Amino acid sequence: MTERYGVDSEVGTLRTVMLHRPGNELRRLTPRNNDKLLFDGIPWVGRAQDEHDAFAQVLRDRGVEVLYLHELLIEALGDPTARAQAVEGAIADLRLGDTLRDYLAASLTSLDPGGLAEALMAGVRNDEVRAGGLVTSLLAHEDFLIDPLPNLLFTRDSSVWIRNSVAVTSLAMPARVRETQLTELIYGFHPRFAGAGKVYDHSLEHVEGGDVLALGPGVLAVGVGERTTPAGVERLARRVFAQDLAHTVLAVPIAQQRATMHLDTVCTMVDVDAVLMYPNMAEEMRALAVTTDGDQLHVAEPEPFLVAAAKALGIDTLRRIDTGLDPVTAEREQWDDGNNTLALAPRVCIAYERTVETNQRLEESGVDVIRISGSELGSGRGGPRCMSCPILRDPA
Ligand SMILES: NC(=[NH2+])NCCC[C@H](N)C(=O)O
Repeated sequence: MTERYGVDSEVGTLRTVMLHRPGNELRRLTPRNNDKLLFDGIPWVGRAQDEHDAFAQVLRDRGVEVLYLHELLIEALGDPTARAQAVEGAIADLRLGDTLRDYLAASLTSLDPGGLAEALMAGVRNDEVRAGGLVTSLLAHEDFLIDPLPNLLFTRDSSVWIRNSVAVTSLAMPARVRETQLTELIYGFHPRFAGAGKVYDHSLEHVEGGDVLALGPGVLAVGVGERTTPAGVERLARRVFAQDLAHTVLAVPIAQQRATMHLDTVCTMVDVDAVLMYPNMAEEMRALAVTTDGDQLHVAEPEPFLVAAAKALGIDTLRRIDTGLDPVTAEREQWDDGNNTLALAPRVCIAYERTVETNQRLEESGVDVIRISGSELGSGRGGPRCMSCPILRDPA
C-alpha cells in the first residue's frame, strides 16, 4: 500500500498537505475582538480567500495533494460518535449554564455534518439562537456562545506529523484551545488516518506545531517561548522517544513575545542542510539537546543552535542562509513572516511576495522562491509554513 501520511523532515518533497480555506470564522472579527482572537487587523475576507486559493493552486501545480480541514472535518462527522464528541466539546464552556447548554446540545445535535462543522468553526452568537432563559437574556447580543476559530487558517499549529504518528497539539492561547477538538475529530474518525499512530493530545502540557521543526530524520527542534512551555517540550520528548520517532529533541528558547510566537517565525529549513534564520536572533540562538538511554532523559548543556543541530543530524555543518539584511529591514520582514517559508522540496520554497529582500537573498543563495500574495492573509500573523500542515513528504 502506498503511504498516505508520514513526515520525517522539513524539506523532503511535499506530497500531501492540509490547509484551511478561510471562511465565515474570519467574518466574526471586529475591532473589539481582534486582539483577543490574535489577528492584527480586520481582513477583507473575499480577498483573503482569493489569496488562499492562489496558494493552494501553487501547491497543486507542483503536484501536491491539497486536503482541506473543513472537508476532512465534515467527513469525520459522518460518524455518529464523532458528532456526539463534537457537540460535547463545543458546549463544555462554563459561560453557558445549564439551560443554554441543553438548548445548544439539542440544536447542534439536530444539524447535519456540514452544519455542525460550520457551527464549530464560525461559532454561534447569542442573537443567532432562540434559547430563552436567564443567561441568554443577560449576555449581550453579540456575545459568542461558541467562539469562532479564525486561527484555524494556521493548520501548522493544531497538529503536526512526526514520522507516521500525528501529534494533536495542546494550544496555549485561550482563543485557539478549541481548534484541537477539531483536529482530534479528524485524526480520530476520518478513515484516511485509521492506522496512524498518536503521539500527543490536547490534554497534555502546551506544545504548538509552529514550534516543532523536523530538522531531519530522528531530530526535532522545538521552540520554547510564548506558546510551547518547558514542560511541553519535556513531555513531547518523552512521547517521541517512547514511540521511537526521534533520537534527539533540541529545546530552543525563544523570546516570549508576539513577534517570535513560534520557532517557525524566526527559523525554517530550506534545504537538507540549510536554514533560513532571522538575522537579529541567529547569533544568540541556543539549543539544549535532549536524548534518552531508554529510561531517563539526558539534557546537554546549551550550545549554539547550529552546532547542536549539526551534531544531532550527524553532519559537519548546518548552513545558515545569511540574508545579510540591515536590522530594521530584517525586523520588518520577520514581522511579515519572511522567515516563515514552506519548503516544497530541497531548495524550493513558497514565501510571501512582500518580503522582497529576504526572498531576493534566498534566491542569491540558490533557493527557488515561489511568491504568493498575502496582504489579507498576513493580518493573522502567519506565513506559508504556518498556513500548512504537511501530511506526507518523501523521505529526506
Ligand atoms: N506557526 C505560526 N507561526 N503560527 C502563526 C499563528 C498566528 C496566530 N494568529 C496566532 O497568534 O496564534
